[in-house]
Amino acid sequence: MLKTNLKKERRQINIINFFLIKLLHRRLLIVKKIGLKKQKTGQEIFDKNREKEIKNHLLKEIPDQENIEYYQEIFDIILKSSREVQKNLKKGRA
Ligand SMILES: C=C(O[C@@H]1C=C(C(=O)O)C=C[C@H]1O)C(=O)O
Repeated sequence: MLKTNLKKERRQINIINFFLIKLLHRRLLIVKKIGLKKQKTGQEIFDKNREKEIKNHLLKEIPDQENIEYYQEIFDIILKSSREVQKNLKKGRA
C-alpha cells in the first residue's frame, strides 16, 4: 500500500498541540486558584450555572457547527477534569 506523506500536516498538529498544552496549563493554574478560594469559604466545587454559561458561550463561538459534538465532548472533559483537580487540591497548595 502506498503511504501518503503526512509530514506537513503532522508538523502543523504538533505546533497546535504545543499551544493547547500552554493554554490548558494556564487554565489549570486558574482552576486551582479558584479551588483554593472555594476551599477557604466552603463553596461547592461544581457550579452548574457557570458551566451552563461556559457551554452556551462556547456554542456561539464554534465556527463549524457541523462539528459541534467534537467541541462539546472536549469541553465536557475539560470541565470534569477541572473539578477533579479542585477536589484533589491539598489544603493551601496550588
Ligand atoms: C473553575 C470553576 O470550578 C468548576 C470548574 C469550572 C471550569 O473548569 O471552568 C467551572 C465551574 C465549576 O464547576 C469555577 O467555579 O469557576
